[in-house]
Amino acid sequence: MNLRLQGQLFCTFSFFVILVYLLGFSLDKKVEWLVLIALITLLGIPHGALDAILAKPLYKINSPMQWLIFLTAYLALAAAVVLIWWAAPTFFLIGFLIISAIHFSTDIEGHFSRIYRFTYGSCILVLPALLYAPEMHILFAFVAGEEAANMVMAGLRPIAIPWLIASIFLAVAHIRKDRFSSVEFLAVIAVASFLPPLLAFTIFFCGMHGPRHIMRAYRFANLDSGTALLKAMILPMIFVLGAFISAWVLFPSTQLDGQLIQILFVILAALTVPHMLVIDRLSHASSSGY
Ligand SMILES: CC1=C(/C=C/C(C)=C/C=C/C(C)=C/C=O)C(C)(C)CCC1
Ligand SMILES: [Fe+2]
Repeated sequence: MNLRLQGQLFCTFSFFVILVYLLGFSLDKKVEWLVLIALITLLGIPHGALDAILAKPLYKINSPMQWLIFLTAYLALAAAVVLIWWAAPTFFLIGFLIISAIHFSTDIEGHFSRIYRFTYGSCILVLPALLYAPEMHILFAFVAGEEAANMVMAGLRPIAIPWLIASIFLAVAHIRKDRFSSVEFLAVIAVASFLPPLLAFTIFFCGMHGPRHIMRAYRFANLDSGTALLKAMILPMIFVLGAFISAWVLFPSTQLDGQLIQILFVILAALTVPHMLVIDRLSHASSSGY
């Protein structure tokens, strides 16, 4: 499969889900959230599990000692993010959204300006504030507390409409240059505008960001089979699942969905910082295909 086909599948699936949703099909909110949390954990997070095989050629890791240094640095960065979440949740949430938008902007194939990429990468984080501000507020409050949620929503609400207009404008303006990217951009805009925040994020993360990253990593690391890919991913995945379950057992809460959403996104944010550094280095390595 190539990236273009994956993009087309993503667009088709997105429009299908939007249609089903607009026709009135919906689950109980709590059930919906639990299903989406499971999907993000099982289908989305694993793309980060490839960081180890990407890092090997990038940082020229050859000995066990070098692996130990890489792993320690990776986990120390992740731990630092958890500390920031604990000490300064508002700063954490704003920082998480900004670096995520930058990270997602690498999904687009081809040469586009930074503004185009950043607008694309931020759509999924900004546009749900158009129709789903109250739900977004609840989710942010689960992750980083009421005060952080208030601040972030106060920032997102007024920019949502201009953001939508700018996004549509940029997508349409580039249609001649690359119609595949433009249609993908429009699909992300539609998903982010019409669907509730967590559903929109899940479709984007599991249908666009994760698969695209896995396919590029597969190419870059010269893996020759699906088995080699799974082998490379299994250990880090067990580790993340272990961290998730430990956090869940160690910090009991009466509100299952809120607690799971908090653990999921704090772990995601923590892993995103070292993950981004690996991907950023990769995108600067010539001929990496990123
Ligand atoms: C917290 C939260 C959101 C933001 C999620 C982010 C910012 C995820 C970033 C993930 C990354 C960067 C993964 C890397 O591969 C939403 C979906 C807007 C609304 C619901 C609550
Ligand atoms: Fe990623």
